[in-house]
Parts: sequence; structure tokens; C-alpha cells
Amino acid sequence: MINRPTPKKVRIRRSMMFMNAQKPNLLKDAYIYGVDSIIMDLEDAVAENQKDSARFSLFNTLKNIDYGDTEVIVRINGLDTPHWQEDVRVCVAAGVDGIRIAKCESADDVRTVEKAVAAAEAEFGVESGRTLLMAALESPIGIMHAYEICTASTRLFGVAISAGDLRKSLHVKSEPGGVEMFTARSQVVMAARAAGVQCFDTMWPNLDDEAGFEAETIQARQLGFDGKSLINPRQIAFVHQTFAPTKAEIAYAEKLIRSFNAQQDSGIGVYTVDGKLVDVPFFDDARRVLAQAKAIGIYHGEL
Ligand SMILES: CC(=O)SCCNC(=O)CCNC(=O)[C@H](O)C(C)(C)COP(=O)(O)OP(=O)(O)OC[C@H]1O[C@@H](n2cnc3c(N)ncnc32)[C@H](O)[C@@H]1OP(=O)(O)O
Ligand SMILES: O=C([O-])CC(=O)C(=O)O
Ligand SMILES: [Mg+2]
Repeated sequence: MINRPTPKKVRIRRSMMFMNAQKPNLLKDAYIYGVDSIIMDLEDAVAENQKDSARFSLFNTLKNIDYGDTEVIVRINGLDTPHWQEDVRVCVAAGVDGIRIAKCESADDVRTVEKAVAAAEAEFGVESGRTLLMAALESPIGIMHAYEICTASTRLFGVAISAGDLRKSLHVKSEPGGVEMFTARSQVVMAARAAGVQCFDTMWPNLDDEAGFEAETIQARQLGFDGKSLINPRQIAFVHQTFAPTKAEIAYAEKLIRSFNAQQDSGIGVYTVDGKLVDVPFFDDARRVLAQAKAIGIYHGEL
């Protein structure tokens, strides 16, 4: 396993909302939506003949707007394009928090971007290691290499599955219940958890099908994702609610920890709380739930 520094605080990333870097009016107000992360897109949302102007507009916005606590990530163009190196230089010079590597296929792709980021940090006098990475897995080979990608760099905080491109390669379409994505989604979650990084579900493109969006979001949480990529502000509230512990989950976690604290000297490792068996993994998970609820700001207890 890669020797990854222990993060001081795990950053909550329930929502990562895309916006087109070509549109300065979107970028300038981006922080008002309260998403956890903004993804300013230089890739597929930007027409090929607008790449330079979108990058220029992005740089000016980033230099002039204070995004406060909202994490700012830029999706750069793929490594098979003539754009990505300049994208990296501009992102680093502008001081972004992270770079999303589009269509990442291998650990080498991550290391190639990492090298360019390190060079740009040196070039622009940016603190070494400040610029984080995440990778979007959008092809069968990217999914097959998920674990190597997840462990390729200490800068890499997570991976996203990107179903628009993946479905294209698999020759499938979006099906009710997401059956066509089930294996890939599970593989991404497994790889991310094995590597100790976060994982994010893909965006839902059909803005008029709210029920479909909600079902997919719930399934992503059930599969173990930390959050979801979004394309529109009307998707934020449901995603934030779904990727947070419920009141009942918080109350039960508190109860478990209290019972553990009360019982730990009794010499009994396993017993029941509310009729359910509990032992070490259940206590560990309860601690994770409370830490997550605290980080989101919905639990203020002392545990
Ligand atoms: C497959 C992929 O690669 S997906 C990733 C790349 N794609 C993107 O970045 C696209 C992001 N999303 C969008 O551009 C838009 O939401 C669209 C084109 C899908 C739909 O646009 P609209 O029909 O205008 O959406 P809608 O009517 O819901 O917009 C309502 C308001 O939210 C704003 N808004 C919409 N999407 C976003 C967004 N992603 N970020 C910030 N603001 C947004 C609109 O500007 C509008 O503001 P206004 O009321 O002040 O005019
Ligand atoms: O990352 C995403 O969800 C959007 C995307 O590029 C895709 O679906 O191909
Ligand atoms: Mg894509």
C-alpha cells in the first residue's frame, strides 16, 4: 500500500458540481450554491475552438474571486490532446485546490500529470504539494486499472466514475436501476476503499427525470460512494441529504459509542443494542458516522 500521509481532516465531498469554464458569469457566482466542490470544466463542455479563451477566462476568474471554503477543482483536457499541459500550468498558477484528470486510464497517466503539476508549482512559486489530483475513470481500461490509479500518487484524493463516456465504450445505454453500470461502480468503490481514497458517482444528465436522478443517487450511496458529480444546482439538495447520515443513524451511532464506553471494562466484546448484535466493526463504523456528521456540521455532540 502506498505510504500516504494521514490527512489532518477528511474533506467532505458530497457534491462536485460541473460548470462550463467558457461562461464567466457561472464561474463568478459558483460559491453561492454551497456545493462542497466546484469543477470548472475545460474539457468536454468547452468547444474545441474555444479552449484557449476558456482557459484565459478561467484564470482571470480564479485570480479575482474568493471561493471561501468551497473547493475549486478544474477538469483538464485528456492527455491525448494538445491542451492538457497548458491547462495544468494555468490551474497551478491560479492556485486551484485540485485537478480532475479526464479519461484517466492508468497509473502512468496520474504520474504524468503529477510531474507536470510539480514542475508548474516550482515555476509559479506555489507551495510544493498544494495542488491535489483526482482521476475520472471513463473507459473499460480505466476501470480495470482502478486500484493502480488510486495508489499512483499521494496527491490523489479520489476517483470518479464517468458514465457518459463509459456507456459509449460498453455499447450500453442508461437503464432503470443502473444494471449496466453495476459492475463498474462496484469495482471503483472497491479500489478506492482498498487504497484509502474517496470515490464519486457520475453525473445524471436528464434534468427532467427527477425520480431517476434520486434513485441513482440513493443507489450510489448504498454502493459506498462518498458523493456524486452534478451538472445543475437543482441537484444539490438531494445529493447533500443522501450523502449525509440521517438523524436516526446519528442517534444509533451515539448509542453504540455510549454503550461501548460503558461496557468496555466489563470483559464482554459482543452484545446487543436495540436487539442487534454489535461488536468491534460496528463501533468503528459508529465512530466514522459521527466523525462524518461532525464534519458536515449536523452533529455537535461530545462523542
Ligand atoms: C458528460 C460531461 O462531460 S458532463 C460535465 C460537463 N458539463 C457541464 O459542465 C454542464 C453543466 N451544466 C450546464 O451547463 C447546465 O446546467 C445545462 C446546460 C445542462 C442546463 O442549463 P439550463 O437549461 O440553463 O439549466 P437551468 O434552467 O436549470 O438553470 C437555472 C439556473 O442555474 C444556472 N446553472 C445551471 N447549471 C449550472 C451549473 N452547472 N453551475 C452553475 N450554475 C448553473 C443557470 O445559469 C441558471 O441561472 P439563471 O437563473 O441566473 O439564468
Ligand atoms: O464525470 C462525469 O460524470 C461526466 C463525464 O465526463 C462523463 O459522464 O463522461
Ligand atoms: Mg466524460
